[in-house]
Amino acid sequence: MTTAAKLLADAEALLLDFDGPLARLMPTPVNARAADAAREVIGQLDLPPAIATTTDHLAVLRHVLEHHPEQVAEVEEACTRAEVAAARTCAPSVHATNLFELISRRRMPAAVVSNNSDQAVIAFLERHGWTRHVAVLSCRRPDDVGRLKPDPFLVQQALRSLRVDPGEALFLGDTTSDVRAGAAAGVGVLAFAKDEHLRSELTRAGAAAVTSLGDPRGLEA
Ligand SMILES: O=C(O)COP(=O)(O)O
Repeated sequence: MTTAAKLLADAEALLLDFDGPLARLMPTPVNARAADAAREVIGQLDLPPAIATTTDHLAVLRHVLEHHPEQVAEVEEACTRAEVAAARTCAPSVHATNLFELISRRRMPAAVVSNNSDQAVIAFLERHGWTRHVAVLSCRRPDDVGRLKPDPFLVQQALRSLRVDPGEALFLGDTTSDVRAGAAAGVGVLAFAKDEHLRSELTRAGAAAVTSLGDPRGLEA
């Protein structure tokens, strides 16, 4: 398999997933609180057990989009509030500084491609002084809830805005949903895995390479 270092060396543009590769946005218990905030809006609805107990606020949002579309705008707003609050305090990933140094040194066009709100991504980048490294944000806006990854929409929108071809770009993600969105848009994915189980899932999903999410040397592996 191609290594992370070679994929990065060959890439002419980078697409960066937010939660994971750049930020530790929703550690426990922040994730549970965000999911509670999303559920609070729809309190009276009868939720299936998986959605009533999930700690993934975006799973709640997807459920509402499918089953209670009349409430999706309110739930999206609650998700955005929780994400922005998290982005104001969360730690960066162990790779963020190295990635932005690489982007700056090689003057690479870069985009953040996230299912989280663009407002949360902006809050995070501004806090760390990284805004100048990111030419394009292709992140969730209220109207995009139905086109989140694994749909290729956000990846394709980033490519169009950066004016780069899929073959010139590398997408850095940490979920099978990122790998599927990249594949559907024709972009190779360098995946970050926090454990061995995820490493094999991401490999099976078709990642061009899988490296460590928690080890800063992962970019050189
Ligand atoms: O899709 C997710 O679960 C989280 O959002 P991300 O796109 O910033 O990683």
